[in-house]
Amino acid sequence: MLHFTKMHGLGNDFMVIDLITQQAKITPKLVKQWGNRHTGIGFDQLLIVEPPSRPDVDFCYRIFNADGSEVEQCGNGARCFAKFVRQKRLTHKKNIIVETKSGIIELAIQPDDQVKVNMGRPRFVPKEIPFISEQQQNYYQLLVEEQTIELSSVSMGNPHAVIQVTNLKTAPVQTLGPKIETHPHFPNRVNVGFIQVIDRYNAKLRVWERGAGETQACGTGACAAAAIAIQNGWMDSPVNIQLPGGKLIIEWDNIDNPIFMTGNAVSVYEGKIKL
Ligand SMILES: N[C@H](CCC[C@H](N)C(=O)O)C(=O)O
Repeated sequence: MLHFTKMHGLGNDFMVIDLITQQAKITPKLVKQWGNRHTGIGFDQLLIVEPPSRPDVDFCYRIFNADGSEVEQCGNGARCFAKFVRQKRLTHKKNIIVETKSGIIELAIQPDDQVKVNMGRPRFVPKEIPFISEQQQNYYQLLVEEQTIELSSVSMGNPHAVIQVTNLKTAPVQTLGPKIETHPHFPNRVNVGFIQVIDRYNAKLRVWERGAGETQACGTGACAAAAIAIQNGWMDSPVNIQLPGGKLIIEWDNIDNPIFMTGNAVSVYEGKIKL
């Protein structure tokens, strides 16, 4: 039997597995099977805790979307990761250094029990996203089935496209989201954020996630939207991002600095499943 914990960050939900004290071979097929909300456990992403591969980090952190794809980064998952490794007594540290497919992130448990994550620096260079474009621009015009969509794009380790809308309630998240997710100009597919700027410090956001569909919240999506909003002059740091599942605070006070994301993380139940 494999033990796991069901967790969420603002309704973005996860199956979290400790592969330090347990052994299992997690395949994309198993991830899809467990991710099914009717016949499996059901989650947006599966998070794996592994031993560090280098002396200067505490853990290795792997992320799989519900469609079985392994990805580079997950912001809401990072906050749950921090809570999980402490609850499981895998560390007593309050500042935890974690290695992901896209590099090192730092997780800090705050006095109010929220988690503040150093998400690293946003990357706007098209080939680092990756996004196929002649040159780096603040705004790109993308032809999507005879429609020209204006969007911005950035990597938080994983790829993001961000579209500014005037009314989030009527934004075409469910129709346009999947078309942009699989657009050929995003060779690794892409997460698609729809942002409604309220004022210089507040915005609302919905995200169609690569490999998971629209989620209640997306941590890297909030960082991506805030980075683009600041870069494009729409907003100033610190940015309050209100997602359907709750609020994240994103700080990016200088373009040479990393982005910090602060929010909560909740354990829902413990479970075990036959391997
Ligand atoms: N769907 C994302 C991974 C999960 C990101 C999201 N859940 C977050 O909190 O950052 C991707 O394919 O890059």
